[in-house]
Order: sequence, then C-alpha cells, then structure tokens
Amino acid sequence: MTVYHRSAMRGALLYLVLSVVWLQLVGYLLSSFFDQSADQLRWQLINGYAWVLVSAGLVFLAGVRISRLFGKGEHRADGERLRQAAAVFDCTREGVLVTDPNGLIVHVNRAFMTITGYARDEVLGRRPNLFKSGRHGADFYQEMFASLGSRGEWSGEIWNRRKSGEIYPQWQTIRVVRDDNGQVSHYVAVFSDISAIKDSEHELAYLAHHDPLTGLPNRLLFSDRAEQALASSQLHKRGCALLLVDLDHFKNINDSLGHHVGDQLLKSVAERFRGLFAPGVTLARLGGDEFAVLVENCSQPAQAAVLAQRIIDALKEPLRLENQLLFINASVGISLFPGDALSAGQLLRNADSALFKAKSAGRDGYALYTEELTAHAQQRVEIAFELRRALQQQELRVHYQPVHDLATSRLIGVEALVRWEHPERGLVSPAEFIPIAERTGLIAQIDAWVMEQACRQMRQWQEAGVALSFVAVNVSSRLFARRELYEQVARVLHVSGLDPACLELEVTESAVMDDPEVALEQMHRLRELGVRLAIDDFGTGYSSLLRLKRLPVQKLKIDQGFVAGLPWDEDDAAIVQVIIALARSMGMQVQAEGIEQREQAAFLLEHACGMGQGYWFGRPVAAHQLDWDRAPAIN
Ligand SMILES: Nc1nc2c(ncn2[C@@H]2O[C@@H]3COP(=O)(O)O[C@H]4[C@@H](O)[C@H](n5cnc6c(=O)[nH]c(N)nc65)O[C@@H]4COP(=O)(O)O[C@H]3[C@H]2O)c(=O)[nH]1
Repeated sequence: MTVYHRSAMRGALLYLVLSVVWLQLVGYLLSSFFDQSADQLRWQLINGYAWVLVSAGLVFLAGVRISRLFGKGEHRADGERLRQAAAVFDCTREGVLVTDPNGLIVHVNRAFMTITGYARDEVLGRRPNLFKSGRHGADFYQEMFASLGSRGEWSGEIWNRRKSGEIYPQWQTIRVVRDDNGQVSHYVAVFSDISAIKDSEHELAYLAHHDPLTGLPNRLLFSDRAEQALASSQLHKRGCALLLVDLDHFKNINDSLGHHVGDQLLKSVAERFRGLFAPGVTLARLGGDEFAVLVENCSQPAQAAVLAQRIIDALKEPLRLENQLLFINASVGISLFPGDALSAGQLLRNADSALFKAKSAGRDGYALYTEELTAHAQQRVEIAFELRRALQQQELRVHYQPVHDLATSRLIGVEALVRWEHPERGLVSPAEFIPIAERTGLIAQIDAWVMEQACRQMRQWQEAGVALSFVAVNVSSRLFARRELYEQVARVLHVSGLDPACLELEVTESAVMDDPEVALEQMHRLRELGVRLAIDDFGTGYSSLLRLKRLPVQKLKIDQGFVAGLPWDEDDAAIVQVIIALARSMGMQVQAEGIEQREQAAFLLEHACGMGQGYWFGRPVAAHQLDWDRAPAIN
C-alpha cells in the first residue's frame, strides 16, 4: 500500500468515526431534549442537513489541499526538467539557436558561440540572417520555410558565415515549437559544424581522382573529363585531340638509379609538361611513365602534331635531379575526335595504337592514329592465335646467315634465325611475329625450339667435317630474365652433345640493361656451362660502361643501323670506331651486322672489326643452302 493510499484510508476512518460519534451524540441529545417524536424527527432532519453541509465543507477543503499538494510537486518536477534541459542545452556539442515567432534570437548555447565565434550578447535580439554566407539563392530559403510550414521541420546542409568571415558548412535541423493553442511559440535550430567531414570528403575525392606523386589527374578523372569534352565537342561541332605520351627507356632509369630517382624524374617531367599547356588542356598521369593530354578545340592532325612535337622538345633539355643530369625522351601517340573515334575509350585505345607505332618507329617521335593501326592490332591478335598452331604443326623453320672473318673473308660461324612457313602467307618475317611472340610469352617456346634445332644442326655439320667455330642463337629478353634458361641450355647441350664453346647466345643490349643485376647473375651461370655470350644490337641501348665491363661477355655486335651509314656518314663512322675500340679495350670480339656493301666491309676491316655478317656476304638460308666456300674479297 502506497503512502497516498494510507493517508486516504486514515482520512476515511476519521470521517467514519466523527460521523458515528456525531450521530450518536446528536441522537442522544435530541432524545433527552424533546419528548415529542415529531420535534425530534424535525431536528434530526436539520442535523442531517447540517452534517451534509459540514461534509461538503470538508470535501472542499480536502480537494483544495490535494490540488495544492499536486500543484507543488508538478512545479518542482518542471523546474527539475528545465534545469536538466538547460544543462544538456549548454553541454551539447551541437550549436543551438532559439528564435521567437518573429525570428528574433532569444537563446543560444555555448557550442553556438564556439562554432560561430559570436558572443551571446552580440546575437540576442538579432535575426539568423546575420550568418548568411551568400552561397544559397532565394529558392533555398523558400524551400526551407515551406518545409517548416508544412512539416514543422527542416534539415539539411547549409553554408553559413562565422564572425571571422569564414564560410563553413553546417548540418542543421530546425523545428517549429507550438504552444497549447497551436500557435508558433519558437523556432529551435540545432546544427553541427561539418567542415572536417567536408574536408575529408574533399581529400578522399582528390585522392580518388589524382595521382599522388605528380598531383595530376589520374586515369579515372581523365576518362571522365574526356567523356565530358567529347559531349561538349559534339554539341558545338568541334574537334578534340588525345595525345598519349610514354617516356622512352624509363625502366632503365628506375632500375639503374633507383625508384626514388625514378619518382623525382616523373615529378620533374610532369612539371615540364604542366608549363607547356594553357589551363583548358587536361594533362594526366595514367600510370607508370604514361601521361595523357586532352586538347579541346583541336580537330586538325597538324595542330595535334605541333603539340606532340612541343612535348617531345620539352624533354630535349636534360633534367637536373639530385645533382645529376638525366636525359629522357618521349614517344607520343595521337588520336582525334571525331575523325578517329567517337568515344573516350576508343580515342584512348587508338592513341595507344599510335603510341605503339611511334615506339616501333624508333621512339623519340610521334605517330598519328590511322585505321590501319586497328587493322594491325586485329592482325596481331590473329597472328598470336596462329602462332600457337604453327608451333604444334611444325611450321617454323630455322635459317642460317653466314658470319665471316673480315681478315680472311672466310665463313667462320652462322646465326640461326627463325622463319615461319605459313601455309597461306608463305614465309613470314620474324620482325612480324617475334614482337607478338614476346608479348604473348610464346617466345620462350620458340627460342627453346630454335636452340635445339641449331645445336643439332651444328653437330651434323661438325660430323660432316665442316670447319665452323660457332652457331649463334637469339635469346629474347623474356626468356633471358627467366631462371629456367640455364636448365634449358644445359639440357639442349646434353641432348645434342654439342661442345658448349660452339654455342653463342645473343642477348640484346636492352634485355641486359632491363635488369642488369639479374642479367649479370644469369650470364655468370651460363658462362659456367661454357657457352659464349654476345650482346646484340649494341649501341642502341643505354649501357653503362661500368656495367658492361662487369659482364662476362665475349662479343659485341654492332647494330646494323650504324653500319648502314658507313663509310660516308661521319656520326656512324665515329660511333662504329668507338664501339670497336671499346670492345677491344675490354678484350671482347666485335662483329658488325647488316653489311650490304663492299665499302662497309672494307671500312670495318680497316678499323679492326673482327667479324661481319650481312647480305653482301650472304642472306639467311636453309641449312643445306649454305655456301661454305664463299669468301668474297674485301679489298
Ligand atoms: N637490312 C639488312 N638486314 C640484314 C642484313 N643481314 C642480316 N639482316 C637481318 O638482320 C637481322 C639480324 O638479326 P637480329 O639483329 O638478331 O634481329 C632479329 C632477331 O632480333 C629476331 N629473331 C630472329 N630469329 C629469332 C629467334 O629465333 N629468336 C629470337 N628471340 N629472336 C629472333 O628477329 C630479328 C629480325 O630477324 P630477321 O628478319 O631474320 O633479320 C635478321 C637478318 O635477316 C643486311 O645486310 N641488311
């Protein structure tokens, strides 16, 4: 039983006792005063009314007492609630602002002052438009008031101004407070400062769309901009050009000087490129050493070509990094909208095909996309497919090109060169399928097969009494980088029974310089087998002389590009002489490729080049077609 029940029970008992005592007493008094029962009855009636009156008075007094008591409790609870609300109001991290129905500020909390920078006195009695940033138009506020009118509430993002003048974003909820009669009594706005969230949002968006190293737009943003540019160009009937830029031999710099220098180089290149273009041009780094440039309002190939040349020329000046000068070139592929492609994706693919063409044409230049390039790309896919079949169907052949001793003019060795006897297309040049085989990884299989054939053939010649010093085979950079090359060579030598000293492995200069440390290890292992090593196409790469000196190589092959200009081109002549001197100083043999004229052979002989090969001595032919006795007189 509660306290209230007990006191009510006490009141009721008191009333019962008083009533019984009163009735007994009045009954006794009336019977002793009056003899006449009629008089007694009348007075009893009067007494009844009097008691009812007294009871009504008591009930009234009790009611007043109870309501006073309850009233006091409610008042106390209200006060408590208000104190709690004020504490919450003041401690909350959200800013709170209360206005009267006329929009005049009547209350703000502590967080409000911290966020806005205003003191309480500076804002009381003023209107919230004091904080307007000017970022929102009239529609925004109209919508806000419409929502307050219809739903009694509005929430959303709003930009306001602090006392310092700084504009910042808030997340704000405004609520209408109504009195008992349904009239608006106050507006309460609760808001939080979301600048930090906005900043991280911006940072995330920035990171998602930019390359962190150079700060340039990345592939995602570039594609997006390209889409927009194409849409706008289509609308305004204008043209667009996409230039894809790739740094030549960047990997060499990265590998030889380290990633840190590589990164610095990319940053410097990005800086140079930035300085070339007007703000309307989008420059991006798509990844690695690949950059892209999107030029709006450029529909003529000649215009785009001028820009491409400007990019190439921008790198002619060496870059200074950490007290060293670095030289780097670039190749550029160009594709135009709407002439070459109608979508951003296609434009990019076409520029990539054009870039491939620029690279194949010797780098440090640009190429424009043509439809033939798509045809070529298609052809490359077909060749890759057919090449697999060719290997299974044994359509590959090995031809041998004679190598002559320049001093005696005698045939002393041969180079094994693969040929593809296509059932429909006839003899396919390796220049056509070797790059595809390299891209698809089929080259390892091809090289292994050629090596096996060449070793067997050499054994047969030796058994037939042919005096031949060596057979040379090409090892692609793909295979050269693999550990299994060693096992493969050992197995072939074992199976064929060929003396390892008769096998010469030709590795291109770029394959060696791709990863000089791996190359060095691989070469030492191969040398342990007893085979000879030659560097092919020497002069076209970026060999460091220090590295070259450490390589266990027996021969340098002068690239045919330098031989072609002999003896009249002074630059070629000078380069050839330097290579010969270099090889001799390091105790290596020198062999020139691509000798097509007697004068070239004479120049090489005069400058102490030991060996030579070329059409003038003999073209690559099938094994049985070799002319062992041919020794054309050089002088
Ligand atoms: N203009 C001209 N060219 C001459 C002359 N003398 C020789 N050549 C050509 O020059 C190329 C020399 O081979 P390479 O530099 O190793 O260049 C080779 C080599 O890098 C690659 N290759 C050929 N066979 C193989 C192979 O079995 N494996 C690998 N990995 N690559 C191979 O394909 C390239 C091209 O081979 P080929 O078309 O056979 O072309 C051969 C040869 O036919 C000349 O006097 N004038």
